[in-house]
Amino acid sequence: MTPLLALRGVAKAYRGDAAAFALEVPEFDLLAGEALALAGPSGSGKSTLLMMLALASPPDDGEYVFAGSDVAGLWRKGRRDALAALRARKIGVVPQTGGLLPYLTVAGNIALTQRIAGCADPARVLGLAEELGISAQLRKRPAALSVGQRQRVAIARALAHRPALVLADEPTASVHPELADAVLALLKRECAAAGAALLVATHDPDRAARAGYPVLACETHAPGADGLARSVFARASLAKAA
Ligand SMILES: Nc1ncnc2c1ncn2[C@@H]1O[C@H](COP(=O)(O)OP(=O)(O)OP(=O)(O)O)[C@@H](O)[C@H]1O
Repeated sequence: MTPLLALRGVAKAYRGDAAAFALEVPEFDLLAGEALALAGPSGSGKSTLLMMLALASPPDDGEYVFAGSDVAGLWRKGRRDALAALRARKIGVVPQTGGLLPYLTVAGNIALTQRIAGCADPARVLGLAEELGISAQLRKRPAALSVGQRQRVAIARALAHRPALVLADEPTASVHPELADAVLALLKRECAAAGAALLVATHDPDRAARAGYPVLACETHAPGADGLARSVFARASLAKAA
């Protein structure tokens, strides 16, 4: 089966005044509809990897194929228009703190990804709101919602345009610990129902495992002679795993 996304020999480094850091992804595949938690301590490069997968930042090196598109090639050719279109159609993002637009209603926030992707579908907005238990909130503004409700709106927004991939960076960071397990389980259930692959970055692998996620822990290496701290995210290719 062709993976939804496949990275080979991907590298990205930050070398500035601050502590230098390098992310390495020798190989990493994710199938359509698959869910996975990416675990690592603070500063281990989880957000850096998710930003690359969200097509928001380029790899320095290596190959990245997503949904049949040569993402690394598009970056090399400076095709930001094509990257933006791919992202709008195929990717949903659940940020740490919801990231809702305060001047839009809940319904408007959920429909935002559909507007950007050019695929308005009001029935899907209503359906997702019902699934996620926020139907009664649709006309309200985000400020009038609890943090847990806002996170459910963010999940609905990430799924409204039927993306192939949902990326969530510490989606439980701002919710009460009692709610965190529920948010992770809900995210997994909704992505499975929508047939979307899901990657969740977390510093809490036990919580992710409790919510039923397979967990990929990164390897971290202290700075070597070159002064670079390194993190490695590796997941055997499907061909080898089979
Ligand atoms: N734009 C940047 N410029 C320079 N260094 C950066 C930049 N973004 C991240 N870093 C550094 O890269 C490393 C990895 O950061 P990243 O945010 O990817 O880690 P993380 O695992 O997501 O951390 P956290 O769990 O705290 O969010 C850190 O050392 C960070 O300081």
